[in-house]
Amino acid sequence: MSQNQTLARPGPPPRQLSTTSGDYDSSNPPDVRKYLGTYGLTPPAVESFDVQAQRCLRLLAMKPTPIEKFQYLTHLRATNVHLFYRLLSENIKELTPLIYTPTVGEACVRWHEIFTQPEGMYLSYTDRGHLRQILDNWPYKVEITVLTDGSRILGLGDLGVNGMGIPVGKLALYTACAGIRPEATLPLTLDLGTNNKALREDPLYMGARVPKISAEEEKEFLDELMAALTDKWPSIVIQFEDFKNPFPSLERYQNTYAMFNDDVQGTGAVIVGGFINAVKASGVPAKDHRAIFLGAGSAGVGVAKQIVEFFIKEGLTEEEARRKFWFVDSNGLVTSDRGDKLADHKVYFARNDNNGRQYQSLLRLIDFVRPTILMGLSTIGGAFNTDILQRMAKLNDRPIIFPLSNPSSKSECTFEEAVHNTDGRCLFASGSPFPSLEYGEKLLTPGQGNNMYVFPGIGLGAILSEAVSVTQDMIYASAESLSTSLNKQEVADGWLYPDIRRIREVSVIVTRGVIRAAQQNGVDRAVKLRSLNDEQLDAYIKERMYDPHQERDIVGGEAAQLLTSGTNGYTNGVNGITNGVSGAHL
Ligand SMILES: NC(=O)c1ccc[n+]([C@@H]2O[C@H](COP(=O)([O-])OP(=O)(O)OC[C@H]3O[C@@H](n4cnc5c(N)ncnc54)[C@H](O)[C@@H]3O)[C@@H](O)[C@H]2O)c1
Ligand SMILES: O=C(O)C[C@H](O)C(=O)O
Ligand SMILES: [Mg+2]
Repeated sequence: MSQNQTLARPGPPPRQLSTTSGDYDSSNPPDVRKYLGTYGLTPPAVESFDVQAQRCLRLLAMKPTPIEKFQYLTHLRATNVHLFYRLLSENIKELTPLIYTPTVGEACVRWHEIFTQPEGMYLSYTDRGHLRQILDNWPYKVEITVLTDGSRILGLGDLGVNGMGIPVGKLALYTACAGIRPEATLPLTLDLGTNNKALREDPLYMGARVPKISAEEEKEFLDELMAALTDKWPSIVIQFEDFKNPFPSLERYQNTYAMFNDDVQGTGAVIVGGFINAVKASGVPAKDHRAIFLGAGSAGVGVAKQIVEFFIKEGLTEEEARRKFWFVDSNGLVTSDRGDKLADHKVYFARNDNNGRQYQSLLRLIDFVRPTILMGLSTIGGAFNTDILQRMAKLNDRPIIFPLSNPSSKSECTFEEAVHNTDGRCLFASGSPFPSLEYGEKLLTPGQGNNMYVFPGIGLGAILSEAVSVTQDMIYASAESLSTSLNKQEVADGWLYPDIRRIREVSVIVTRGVIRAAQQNGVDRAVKLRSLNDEQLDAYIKERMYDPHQERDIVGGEAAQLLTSGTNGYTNGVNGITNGVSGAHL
């Protein structure tokens, strides 16, 4: 097939931010509608955003299942992007579980059935050699992309191109939490085959019906892709997400591109952020902690490596810090004499003090180690059963229990189980949300150690500092900044993480920490930011954040001029109004 045939574009480019004048027109007064030639195309009422938001919430309430709510919100984002983000930012606690974990998990499993419109880009293995040209089909200037090969979607396994829900969901959070403009985000899914046989055989599946390509083939493909992305958008920040084996690409690209892997690094940072507060609340000094990790994959090892860094900052040697971890994977305790070949990333934490005993039972290992900390990153829902939780409560005044597997069905225990089996004494954070719980006289609120506390700030910090790479210090700074972001009330209530409703404020603090670390490491190109003090830097960050409340609900640059010069009461700036592809707003 010739190059032209490969790249032939049958219709208009995919539009992540498809908007129609009709949706925006709802709040335009009649004179503007007449000017735009849209008069008569929408109902006569001129509606404020608030009225439109009320209707959206009612519509949402009418949808009986989470997946139908997810579909409605997808439709809203595609047809009225500012209204969607206004709704999301005003209802972040309630809506995040619908656009992200846990609902996004179900959406990815069923993506081939529920798909109605493209959002983001797909690049296939058969496109290699042409990746740079294909990127030209994307109509917007991109500042950040989230890319996945779909090979490990949450704890749900290999979902191939169905994994697109994850980049779309994470980038929506980049916009809602850190104010990265929606049109500057690119959800990207790599169609590199899938080992999910049922999907390959499903007539509705939309990716290549071949097994996953080899690691070597993937490496070559990613080499081409990284070069193509940075050639097209030289300051782009690239977030890798939900790869089955994320370590090779992280090692290969982290010093040469502005990239990070959220499952390894973002997870590590967010857990350390809450962990710092849990250690304080536990009353046990850092040097006396011992941690069992159920699950020794990318997330588990990513978390432990960053806790090692924290322990070192608390005065331990690296060797002392490393020895505080006992990992369990599907073959039992990770030891150097287990008899199987350990994956490279596990070797650092392999135990050699097990006296030849290969613990298969978590309970027995708990008796042996007497841990203060139990982390779950195993994808095994319910693995922290009653016996295990009660044993942790017997060993500790304030056991630290973090069941982090996603979505909720894979969580190693629920908040309720953890509270009831530890007499309400546990210090708890999960990956997916759980409701608050009345226990005795108290209302207990679970921590949600979700990456959304850090990745938006890591991304925005890298964008604003124009970082040439995302250093480990920048990642660690996001954790430390997060741990300082709780207000007095949250600290008094014993929370490990700040209220998610304050996420935009938290993201400013995280972004500032990330920018400062970039400056200290000398990887920042935006050197003018170095002279700003913290207050000035915060003001700069806030000013650069997209705020859907400030967006004009009109279409087209000419109309913007009319409105700013006219007397119709529209006096805001014209932030973000340009004539995009096909006259689309944004
Ligand atoms: N902050 C968060 O909420 C967050 C962030 C990242 C990942 N996660 C979740 O963590 C989980 C793991 O992610 P990952 O990237 O490490 O996946 P992974 O596939 O790399 O690792 C899973 C690990 O669990 C182990 N495991 C499987 N079955 C087991 C069993 N029966 N007993 C003990 N161990 C077992 C595997 O051997 C492997 O070491 C996923 O559910 C993911 O959604 C949560
Ligand atoms: O963002 C999260 O917290 C989810 C995480 O990336 C995951 O893979 O489970
Ligand atoms: Mg992930």
